[in-house]
Amino acid sequence: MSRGFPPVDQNKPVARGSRDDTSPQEPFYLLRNMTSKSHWKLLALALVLVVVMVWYSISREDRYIEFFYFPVSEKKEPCFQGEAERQASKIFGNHSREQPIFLQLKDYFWVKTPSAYELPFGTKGSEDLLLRVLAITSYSIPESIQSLECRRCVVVGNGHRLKNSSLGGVINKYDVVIRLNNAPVAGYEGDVGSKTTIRLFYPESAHFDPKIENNPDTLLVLVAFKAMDFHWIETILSDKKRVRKGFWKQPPLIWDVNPKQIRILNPFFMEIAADKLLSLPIQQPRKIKQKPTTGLLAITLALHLCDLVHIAGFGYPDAYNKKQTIHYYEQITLKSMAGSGHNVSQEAVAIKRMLEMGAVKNLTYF
Ligand SMILES: CC(=O)N[C@H]1[C@H]([C@H](O)[C@H](O)CO)O[C@](OP(=O)(O)OC[C@H]2O[C@@H](n3ccc(N)nc3=O)[C@H](O)[C@@H]2O)(C(=O)O)C[C@@H]1O
Ligand SMILES: CC(=O)N[C@@H]1[C@@H](O)[C@H](O[C@@H]2O[C@H](CO)[C@H](O)[C@H](O)[C@H]2O)[C@@H](CO)O[C@H]1O
Repeated sequence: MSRGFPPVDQNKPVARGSRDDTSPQEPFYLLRNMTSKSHWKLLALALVLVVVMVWYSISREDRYIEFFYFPVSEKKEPCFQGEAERQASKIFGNHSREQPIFLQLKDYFWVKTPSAYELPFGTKGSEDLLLRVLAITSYSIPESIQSLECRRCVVVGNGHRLKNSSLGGVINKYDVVIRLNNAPVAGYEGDVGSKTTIRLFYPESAHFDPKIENNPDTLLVLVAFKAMDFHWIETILSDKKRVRKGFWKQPPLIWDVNPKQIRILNPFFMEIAADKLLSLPIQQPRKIKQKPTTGLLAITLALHLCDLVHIAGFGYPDAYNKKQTIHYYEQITLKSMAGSGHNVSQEAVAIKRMLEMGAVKNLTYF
């Protein structure tokens, strides 16, 4: 018997096609032997691949590979005028486009339009304060946006998914870049870009040095949650006596901005984000506890201002990932959001829905 071949019972009946239907002398035996070896190799390779994928997805905050992501091309995406409007009408109804994006003095001066709700979903009870603020700020959409044939917008969330994304160049190519709160640009240009067309903020989230993190013509859009927020902007812009009480975090007392850059967001957008995206009750007990995040609000706004809406840096770690940092620029966890009145899992459902229907596209993963 030649070495290396297993013994074979010559008398044993062998069925055609069964495992034993070749003798060691046959070339097929060798082939199968090789095949089973390469089979194991393949299996080992697949195992290594799975381990690497799991490690990679965990290291990027998630427990599974995310799908709602589209590969970023260097070319500008084709833009179709009215496309976002068509999508928005499916989510928010047909009439939301008739609402002005920013509050206008004429609505509070000549024709006093009473709002049905108090802040943050309406302006009931804050009219006088607002009148003073609107008298010193502006409400127009800048000519640079107005004149665009098609408005390509990107909403940049503050999420950790932007870290090491190298998306800066891609983000800068959009006509309108919308940023949120005190999210920094300086030092993070490679990942988040340097252009800021619009920044949504409230007093507690205002960057202390707005000139560093914005462009000279950035629109600074105040999202008011309480009457004190109007009062704060008035004292800043008119250099009146500052009030320190009434904020959950000390806002800037000196804030070097041009009043022409300031806009006041129409609370209607907060209302429809709460109602149509999160199904939150609009009439909540006196102090509203539940509210959309500023990012979800910005997506809602973009769907009304733009023709094409892309998003980046959205998505929180799941609740088990207690140690995962949530921002691209600082080390804080989901714990910091306890008491904020946000339901991040409900928001994820709303964003997934918008991604699935093609109303928005994602530059990072979700
Ligand atoms: C402690 C606290 O109140 N944190 C809130 C902070 C904080 O006030 C500001 O950063 C200013 O310091 O602001 C919020 O949010 P924040 O400023 O963290 O993030 C802006 C928006 O980005 C989206 N985001 C962020 C992180 C992440 N991992 N995934 C995301 O999708 C969200 O849509 C988010 O709105 C806010 O205004 O919504 C919501 C946070 O709850
Ligand atoms: C009644 C009151 O001031 N509540 C504060 C919340 O508004 C605030 O949430 C924060 O309120 C902001 C508006 O001021 C934004 O909605 C932000 O997303 C949200 O996190 C939390 C922050 O930890 O502190 C409470 O005391």
